[in-house]
Amino acid sequence: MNPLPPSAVEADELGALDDSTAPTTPEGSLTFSPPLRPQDDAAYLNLGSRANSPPLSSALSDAAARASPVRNICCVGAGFVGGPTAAVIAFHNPDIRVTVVDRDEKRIRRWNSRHPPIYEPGLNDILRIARDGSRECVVASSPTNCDAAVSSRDDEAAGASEGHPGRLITVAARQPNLVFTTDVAKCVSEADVVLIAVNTPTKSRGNGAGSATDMAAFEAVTAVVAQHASPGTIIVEKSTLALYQPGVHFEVLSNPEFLAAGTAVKDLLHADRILIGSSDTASGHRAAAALASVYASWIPRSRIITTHVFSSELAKLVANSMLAQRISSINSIAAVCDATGADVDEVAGAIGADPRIGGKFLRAGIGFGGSCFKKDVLSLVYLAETLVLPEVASYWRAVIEMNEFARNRFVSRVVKCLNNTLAGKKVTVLGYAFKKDTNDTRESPALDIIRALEEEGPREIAVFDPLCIPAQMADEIGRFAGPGALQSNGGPVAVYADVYAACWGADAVLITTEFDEFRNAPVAAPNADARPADPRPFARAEPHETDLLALQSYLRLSQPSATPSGLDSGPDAEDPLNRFHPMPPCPEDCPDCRAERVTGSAGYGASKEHVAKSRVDWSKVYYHMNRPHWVFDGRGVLDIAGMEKIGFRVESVGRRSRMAMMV
Ligand SMILES: NC(=O)c1ccc[n+]([C@@H]2O[C@H](COP(=O)([O-])OP(=O)(O)OC[C@H]3O[C@@H](n4cnc5c(N)ncnc54)[C@H](O)[C@@H]3O)[C@@H](O)[C@H]2O)c1
Ligand SMILES: O=c1ccn([C@@H]2O[C@H](COP(=O)(O)OP(=O)(O)O[C@H]3O[C@H](CO)[C@@H](O)[C@H](O)[C@H]3O)[C@@H](O)[C@H]2O)c(=O)[nH]1
Repeated sequence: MNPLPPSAVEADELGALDDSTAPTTPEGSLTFSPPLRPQDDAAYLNLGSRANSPPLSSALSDAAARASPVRNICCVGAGFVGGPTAAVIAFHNPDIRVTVVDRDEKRIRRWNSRHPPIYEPGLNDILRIARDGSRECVVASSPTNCDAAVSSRDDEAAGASEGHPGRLITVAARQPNLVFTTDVAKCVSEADVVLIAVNTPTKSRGNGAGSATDMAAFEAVTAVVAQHASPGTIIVEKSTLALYQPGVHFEVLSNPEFLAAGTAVKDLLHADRILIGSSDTASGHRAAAALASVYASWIPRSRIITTHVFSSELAKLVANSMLAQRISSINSIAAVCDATGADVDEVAGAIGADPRIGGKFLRAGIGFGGSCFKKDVLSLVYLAETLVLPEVASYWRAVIEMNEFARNRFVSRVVKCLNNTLAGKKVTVLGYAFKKDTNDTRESPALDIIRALEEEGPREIAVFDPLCIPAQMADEIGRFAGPGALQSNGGPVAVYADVYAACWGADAVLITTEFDEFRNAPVAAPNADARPADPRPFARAEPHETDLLALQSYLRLSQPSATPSGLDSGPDAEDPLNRFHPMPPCPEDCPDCRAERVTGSAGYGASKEHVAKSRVDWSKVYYHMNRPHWVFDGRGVLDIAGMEKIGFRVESVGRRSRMAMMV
């Protein structure tokens, strides 16, 4: 069933041509008002009234008193942003019904199954509680009560009578309040707040192709919203910078998302800021206050920043552009390091010690991937061009150019080290996701590298990723590099589910994603400090959901059955508080169960998230590789000296090694 009207479906399908997510700049030919305009468009910006208006924060606190409570949220888009964001909002607001709606039936089926469509650490726990509801359970308020912390009502009575110093707290059962569905119109019509979190990829054709935002999916949603939303509904853009002003009166807020793949749940639960942009009107302030109250269930008010809508949207673009700029900056220095013998990690460490610079996002390598950085920098470039600021545009374009340079330089180095030819050779690519701890492959540097390697005519390009499902990788490589690239069709690319099989007989191994699994440093002895602490005694008389999550993580790692790294994944180990309702089994013909059985991998199914990260045994890889045992570390995860001790020849971007001066 597709609930969208025919026109919306058509528009969606255009958007579906490019499945990366969205840049965000205005597109001149579009009929709706673009989000950012030159300053002389005073009527649009409403600058006159803003100059004399009271500070937004005080206007918002007045508005907070008048805002009606939010009861029903609809999130359109069940992707990387929509799914986890809606789950966390529902988890922390049991009185709000949160419905996530998507046109993609497969995605919705997966969200309702044991196989969520995305892997994010910690997501499963939140999903299980919000989507399925939870059982009543009893927890000990203090570690002294009983170590297992979970008790029955009988224990509770016994505890009270024995006069334990702590007490046993009954945590009430919860009703489910998170729903996944494909019925867009119904979901929108029932909502007080509609979050729009659909993909808005870079335009691939027409005016602004290659840098402007393709708003097709976003427009399709706003058409449905305009048709079905009740008057007074608050529209919230989670999609990055894509303000739409419908003909009917809806309050439109900008609430950009800052979560990163692989840490989405942590970023949502402990957001360093929530940014809400609104119009500078009484109804805008009321809407912003209503949305702020939803976040205030778990985010301290001091971290909720309210701004004007344009500032909010521009801030999101600038945040990503400046992070990308840091990576390009350090990668430019890596090239200097390779030419001089300096070590980029030493340089990064030395400059990062200056608190004005800071040490984050200075890891040199093959450059950034992912659905956001490139498109958001390009959006900024396009915006600058639209605003006739060519110097600004070329300044930011250089960030993208440097990223491409980093990737090309890496491939050139591989080819050069292999005597300028890959003919007849096997090259293994370790890591296909765009970064570690995610199965997100959008704008993955690995894919660019595979395509560039293919040009060199190798005998085989073997690909392995610890989180992505092999069949899906093969499907994607077939789509982007052409079906002829795959070994099954006579091409060189073969996808493996086993890292040793992938490296067997290789002439070179390339590390293209920074998965810890690929590190060679010895696995550190279990460090008590690194383990989650026992959150008891709780700060509050009644533990908050956050306290229960912390207790659950702590208990998982301290149960006698758990291994030192908490690897036991049995049912009780997964649910030490005994809160989860059992999940119904999948139907016999579940395609995701079948894929897991065939590949033995756990790509879909966050239920496996506590499974150990097993490190590659590099000695084993060495034994089955061809001389001279080349390893090219595109992510700086290897200890070069340790690898050289085994006998490998290692090249690492910007890091000192034997061949450093040669390329
Ligand atoms: N991925 C990230 O880490 C991230 C972080 C911050 C912000 N963002 C922004 O959030 C937005 C969404 O990104 P994402 O990564 O979640 O994208 P995504 O591609 O993972 O998910 C988008 C979902 O929207 C659905 N969709 C598209 N058109 C629809 C329609 N008309 N009706 C119903 N559903 C529809 C798609 O089927 C898809 O499931 C983008 O604008 C992106 O720039 C992404
Ligand atoms: O020092 C570094 C740090 C990161 N990367 C690479 O940069 C890319 C992006 O990494 P990261 O920013 O961690 O992941 P994203 O999920 O793309 O998150 C970014 O993009 C999101 C979407 O807009 C934002 O919400 C986040 O705040 C922002 O960090 C990945 O390929 C990383 O391997 C490096 O090469 N070197």
